[in-house]
Amino acid sequence: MDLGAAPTLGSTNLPGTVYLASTHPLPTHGEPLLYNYTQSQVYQAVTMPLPSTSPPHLPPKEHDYIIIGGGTAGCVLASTLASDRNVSILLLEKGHERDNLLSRNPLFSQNFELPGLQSVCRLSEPVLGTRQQRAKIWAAEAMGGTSRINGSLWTRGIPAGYDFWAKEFGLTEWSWGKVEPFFEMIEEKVPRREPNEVLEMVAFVDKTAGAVGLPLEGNVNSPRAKAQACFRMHQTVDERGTKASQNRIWLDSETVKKTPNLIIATGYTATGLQLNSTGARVEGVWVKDATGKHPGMNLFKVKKEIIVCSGVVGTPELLMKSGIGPRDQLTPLGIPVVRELNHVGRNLTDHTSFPIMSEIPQNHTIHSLQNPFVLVWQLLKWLIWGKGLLAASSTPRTLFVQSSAIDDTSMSILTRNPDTGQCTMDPNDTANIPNIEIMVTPVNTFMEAVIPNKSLTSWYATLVQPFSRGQVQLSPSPSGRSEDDPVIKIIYPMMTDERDWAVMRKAMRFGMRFAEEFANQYPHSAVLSFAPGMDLMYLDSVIEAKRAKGKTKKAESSAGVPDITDPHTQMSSSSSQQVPQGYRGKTWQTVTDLEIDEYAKRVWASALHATSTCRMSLSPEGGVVDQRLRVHGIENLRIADASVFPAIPSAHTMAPTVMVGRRLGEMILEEAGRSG
Ligand SMILES: Cc1cc2nc3c(=O)[nH]c(=O)nc-3n(C[C@H](O)[C@H](O)[C@H](O)COP(=O)(O)OP(=O)(O)OC[C@H]3O[C@@H](n4cnc5c(N)ncnc54)[C@H](O)[C@@H]3O)c2cc1C
Repeated sequence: MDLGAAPTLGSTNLPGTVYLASTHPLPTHGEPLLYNYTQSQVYQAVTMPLPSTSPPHLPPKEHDYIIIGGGTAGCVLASTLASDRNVSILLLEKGHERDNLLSRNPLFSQNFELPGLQSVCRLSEPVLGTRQQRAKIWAAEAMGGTSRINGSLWTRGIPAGYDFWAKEFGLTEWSWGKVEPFFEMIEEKVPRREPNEVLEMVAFVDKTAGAVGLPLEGNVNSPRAKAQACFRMHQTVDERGTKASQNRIWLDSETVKKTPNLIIATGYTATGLQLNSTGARVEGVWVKDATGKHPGMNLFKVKKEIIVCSGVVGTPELLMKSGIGPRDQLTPLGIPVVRELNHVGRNLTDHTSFPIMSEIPQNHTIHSLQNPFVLVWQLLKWLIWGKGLLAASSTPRTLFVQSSAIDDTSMSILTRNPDTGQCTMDPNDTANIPNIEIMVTPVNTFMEAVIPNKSLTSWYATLVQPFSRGQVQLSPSPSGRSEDDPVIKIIYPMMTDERDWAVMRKAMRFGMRFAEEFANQYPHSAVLSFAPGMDLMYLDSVIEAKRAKGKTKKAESSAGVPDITDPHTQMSSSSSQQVPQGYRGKTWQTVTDLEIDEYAKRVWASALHATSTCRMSLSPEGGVVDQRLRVHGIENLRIADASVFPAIPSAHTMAPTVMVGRRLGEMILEEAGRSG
């Protein structure tokens, strides 16, 4: 999310780390959270010494369990397994802890392009049907993984979403009734703060929602909340205003020091799994120093199980490099096929977003931080009291909507489905699973351009049940040398299915209608400035300006980009295509499908919720892992991360991923208890 001139704060980065950890009793209800709320942010920053050592100092010991990836799911899984003091666990993580003021701040940490956040961006292959754009797939390679840089939004998704997994795929172990207790369990520990409502515009969003037929739901995670509503978002921010990334929740330094059966090794990359001769059992994992400073690889052997938690790209990558995957990809790369599993890397699904933006007064948006006085004041508020604009994520509200319940003629919500007569609000009915989300984010969300001198609020229209599917593939190194490692190729699932275009058009019209209604409710100016129907020459010029800036590193002059809300640049007719024009004043009623499509092709972006590249299925013909998250055909190899979802949830993906990690931890403990 682009906040314009985001400041660089001090950092307390620490070198590569191996933590010797101690017993981590799982919390019981009502236990105090980990943080000491009397400490200021600055005090916390200088009092977080972590025991550390760098590769290659990890002793070559055999462990009961090895977890590969200390990310969102890996942290909770390690914490759960370590509660059994009789087992030894090695957690291998490519990145580091490197906690600093930026990573602890809820707002700055989600500005993932800032340095010091250990974020990585992978580019997809050019996306067909667009103008050869590539999707940017961001993640963090760090303890806590992508929860370190995410928007801190905590959403379980409605019960019907999980019942859909059970009904559609036969995965009855993952129905709502089966997963709800695990959400309850983890939420005893995960701090969830109410959203920041300091910005005046938020109250008018609630009014606008009412005007288009959406109730306001105070608890986005209540199983009784309506399926379609305007939701107050829960954020994983603690009472001190500190971002509660998953490593801080489950594996904070104090707890880790007291857990001797858990070894956390950071700065280590897993490069391949060692399987036995039949390919039915995994014996260990090959690791190397992530920086390459210490060449060579070590094999870490496992007694019981290996659990891969390397994320939606890292997990299929590791499997395929170990010979587990589609034969037609592995054989040409010279990788011997140990276990043929065609679905490794397939079914890549993501929420794709299309920003619509209105211009509102700067002090009602996060752009107010561009004023240095406001920034300093807000920084002090956060540092001292843990409050203010910097103490929350950027999205205070979101609208979840099912497109079939949007009335075409009024663009408002129907409480009865016009075809079936069924209630559209019941959260237990799979027909009501939302397929559209409009995130209300009071800042510019168009990553491809900084819009000069504009303070914008976004209606971030997002497809949350897309039909399009992509793939994570292994392909030969671009060097062409056969001795070089193969590389990952991402085929992004951008609108390859016609049904997604129809839903997207409806989402855009609904977003425009919402923006128009907001302008009616709001006592200040709220001009729709960035939306379908706008002059594409203008749009192209701002995109080009950002690209040129990236190339030359020279500041772009705002003179090169016209003021889109200046009435002189407003175009009343399409007569002039020579001079870039501003927004053309189209409404949801007058905008054409073609205009929506052309706009969408330029502004689309990944909402960064990719899933399902090693999806769960009853048989190896349909996926990669079974209901107990065991890789089909390999008795002691499991996966726990966002890659195992059988289908993408209509929710932000962190909470479901944590649920998967916790649930697998409990399953393994339960199985060990039964057998031991
Ligand atoms: C910018 C951004 C904002 C987001 N905002 C939200 C939000 O507000 N709410 C929400 O619910 N979701 C959000 N998401 C999505 C959510 O954060 C992810 O779906 C979730 O964190 C994924 O968790 P994971 O465990 O699958 O992977 P990760 O958390 O990415 O963990 C994978 C870990 O494995 C490690 N690893 C990978 N390969 C190897 C290897 N070979 N050896 C050793 N280690 C390895 C990585 O370093 C990483 O630490 C956001 C995502 C992004 C990128």
